Amino acid sequence: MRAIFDLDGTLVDSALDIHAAGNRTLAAEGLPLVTPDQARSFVGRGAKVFVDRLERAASGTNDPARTERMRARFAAEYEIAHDFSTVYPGVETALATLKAQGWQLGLCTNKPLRPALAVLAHFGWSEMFEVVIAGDSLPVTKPDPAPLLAAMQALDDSPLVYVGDSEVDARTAQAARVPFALYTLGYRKSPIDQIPHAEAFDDWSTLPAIAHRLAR
Ligand SMILES: O=C(O)COP(=O)(O)O
Ligand SMILES: [Mg+2]
Repeated sequence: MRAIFDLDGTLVDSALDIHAAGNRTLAAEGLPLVTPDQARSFVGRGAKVFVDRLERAASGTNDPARTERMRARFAAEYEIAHDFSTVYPGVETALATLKAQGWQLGLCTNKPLRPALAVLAHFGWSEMFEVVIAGDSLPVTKPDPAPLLAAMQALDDSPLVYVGDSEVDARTAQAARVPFALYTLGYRKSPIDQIPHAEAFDDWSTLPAIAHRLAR
């Protein structure tokens, strides 16, 4: 059995670190800072889109030379930003339970690979996932199904479920024809009933049973 997970807003609440890295990037350009809620609403389509949205919110526009500088700056800040990130309650037990039951675990995130691996190392999870497909692993990102399909193909062929927190994850799973479990306490922007999902959950202790029900 295969369970593939999104990272930000699903396993780890990283919005405050993304916010801090974003504001350090804005400050370096002398731009006004954004609130944590604004920063959280920019997460989901990867670092490039995050910086585009950040710059537009702070300055009203994207200036190509400045955007390039901000992307480079944000990438450096992002990789070392762990101080405020927390694992959602029950995640570690749920992952350990699935692993003990013989599930293969994978990660499919729009976060770029370097910060994604840095977060995994920070939480002692470097060996947790048999495959990590990140936002810059392929030329396309979620909601294109290719990253999820690549994660699936790196694992043995067996029943599968994808677990994520966002509209982007739901569309990715639909496009890849994979059953989707929606974690409702992450960074979604729409009401739960407007996000296509096979099951929704707000308590990670329920995830192993959900994964068993959904995997196909
Ligand atoms: O970094 C992002 O924009 C989103 O990351 P996620 O795909 O792990 O939610
Ligand atoms: Mg997410």
